[in-house]
Amino acid sequence: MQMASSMFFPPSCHPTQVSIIGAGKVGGTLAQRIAESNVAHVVLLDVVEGLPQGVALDLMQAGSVEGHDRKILGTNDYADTAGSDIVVITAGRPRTPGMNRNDLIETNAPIVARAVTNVIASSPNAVIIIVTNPLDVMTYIAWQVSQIEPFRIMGMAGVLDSARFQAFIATELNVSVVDVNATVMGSHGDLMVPLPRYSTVNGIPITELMDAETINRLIARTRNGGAEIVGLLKTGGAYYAPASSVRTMVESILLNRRRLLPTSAYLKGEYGMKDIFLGVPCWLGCRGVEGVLELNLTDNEREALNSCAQSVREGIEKADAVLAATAAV
Ligand SMILES: NC(=O)c1ccc[n+]([C@@H]2O[C@H](COP(=O)([O-])OP(=O)(O)OC[C@H]3O[C@@H](n4cnc5c(N)ncnc54)[C@H](O)[C@@H]3O)[C@@H](O)[C@H]2O)c1
Ligand SMILES: O=C(O)C[C@H](O)C(=O)O
Repeated sequence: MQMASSMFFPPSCHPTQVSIIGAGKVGGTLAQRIAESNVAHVVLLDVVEGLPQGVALDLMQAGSVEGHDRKILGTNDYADTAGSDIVVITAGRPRTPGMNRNDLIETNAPIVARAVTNVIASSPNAVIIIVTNPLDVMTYIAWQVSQIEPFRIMGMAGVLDSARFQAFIATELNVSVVDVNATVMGSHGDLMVPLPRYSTVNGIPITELMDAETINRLIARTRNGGAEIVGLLKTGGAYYAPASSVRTMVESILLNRRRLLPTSAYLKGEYGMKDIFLGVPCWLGCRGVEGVLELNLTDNEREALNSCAQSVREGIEKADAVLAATAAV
């Protein structure tokens, strides 16, 4: 039998591959989400011997039941990640009750710096998505170390924070979450900026559907969304919604969907800021961050965004000092 060929889709054997560094809760769940979406082969890497191999084998065996045919490789060797289209960094420690995300800088900055150096050496053209906390600081460090074009590197947080805001709005109004759209900008921390004016139920702003006191309660819960789960789980943080959020970004890039998603992106003057990664609405396509949408903000919203930037800059200073001290040893 002869296979028909198409002018539009010439034969290609490039196997789309996503590598995930860190095979813990977020990394393992993300591997499952990507494989089960059937969008890419997955390489899962961790420093712990046996962990990525065990998770990968388990996920491979689920393939026939779930009806996907993606390959999943578990490894401790960066050579196996070579040629990745996207690399997601989840390596590093999660916080435990009583910690804030910036308390992770000392531990996670060297881990992220090393991981990104290794990743770029084997996949020089990859788009990189950072997940490790504190998110906006780690994304900046990853960019500094990698020296790649800033549009190829980004952090995941806004999709997750917006998903939380959406879930709380839907629950409060007793409506389907499918009809709810919400926007959260800024840093992934207590200062994040949920935007009720740009949050809707099927196009109707939530300011028409709830009083200010209710909206403020939902905003406070969104800002505390990660800590609420850390407080319940005790040994780490959320991973199902974070993995779903990264998968959404991965799909938009791999399939060149150009979805408008809140993303920690490098700013070159947008929102009056330069040389910083901060959560803003971005179009994600095959090149990575293909554009930043500049929303009209009120004075209060702009001030809140500036406070986020100030806190991220302080984190970057601390991380730089940690890395300088590590290099000096
Ligand atoms: N951006 C977000 O919205 C978001 C959401 C959830 C979690 N996080 C962050 O993601 C990170 C991972 O969270 P988790 O729950 O998966 O933690 P986890 O402890 O379950 O997994 C982390 C994994 O990283 C591995 N690791 C450590 N050092 C490594 C290195 N040098 N190279 C490769 N792997 C290494 C560990 O062995 C472990 O398996 C944490 O920093 C957490 O705070 C961020
Ligand atoms: O809260 C955390 O530490 C993990 C993550 O950033 C989250 O928001 O779930």
